[in-house]
Amino acid sequence: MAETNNNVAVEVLEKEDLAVSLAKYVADLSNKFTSERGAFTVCLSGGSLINYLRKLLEPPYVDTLEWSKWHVFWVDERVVPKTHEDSNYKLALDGLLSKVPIPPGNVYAINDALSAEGAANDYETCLRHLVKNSIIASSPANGFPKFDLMLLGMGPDGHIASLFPGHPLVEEKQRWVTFIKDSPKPPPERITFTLPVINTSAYAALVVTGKGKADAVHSVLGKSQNFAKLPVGLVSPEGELKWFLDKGAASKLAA
Ligand SMILES: O=C1O[C@H](COP(=O)(O)O)[C@@H](O)[C@H](O)[C@H]1O
Repeated sequence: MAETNNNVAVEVLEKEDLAVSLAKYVADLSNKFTSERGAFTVCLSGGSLINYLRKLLEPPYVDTLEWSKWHVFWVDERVVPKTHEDSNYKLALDGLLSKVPIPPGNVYAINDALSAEGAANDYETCLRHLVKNSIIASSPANGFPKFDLMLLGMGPDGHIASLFPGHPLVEEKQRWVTFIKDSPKPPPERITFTLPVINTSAYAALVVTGKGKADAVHSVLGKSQNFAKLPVGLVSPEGELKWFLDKGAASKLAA
């Protein structure tokens, strides 16, 4: 099932087909941005997303994408060593990045020697430098970095990145990168992009699977009045938003 409305597209697929469709979507955007601007800035989340990117490691994509022009960032990261099982960097390195020829200098991990606050400040400084050098585009409308693609997951509570329902960080309007020391989902210390950065992106994809997420999906796409309470309901990129759902996550939406 596929629907498109006001720059929001929703695709509901079996899990295997979802991985196929997601790989084509990412590959098409990689081709578009590498030919248009000579770089592709893509932001990864942690969690289940990485496994759904696995088809990028297969032909034709693995051999044809311009991996050397990719610049990889994290929408959010746990403040743990890069070798720790909870690290979103390690998850992506093991599942994707170590298997494709992206130059190591184009992979922007957090500085894991710093505190949460220090790591957030350091990451924001890095982004500002890359905007200045035009590696990352910038929005003429608000001056925020305009990433080519944000790849987002969603927790069963409707959190995206490390922006949790009811947490004051959801309201942050000035910072590009901020930190949390009391995340309701472990580990407690994380850094995260703010909503204005997420919403300035050219393209954003929400990759959401499993029945446990059906209520949160319904509260946003089922057009109930509760969506504004969930961070995921506030995702509204300058460009296009596409939801990739499996049948479990879509199970409470009308057929
Ligand atoms: O803690 C996190 O959770 C979300 C959702 O993860 P999932 O495993 O339920 O898909 C993830 O998007 C975020 O990056 C991560 O830090």
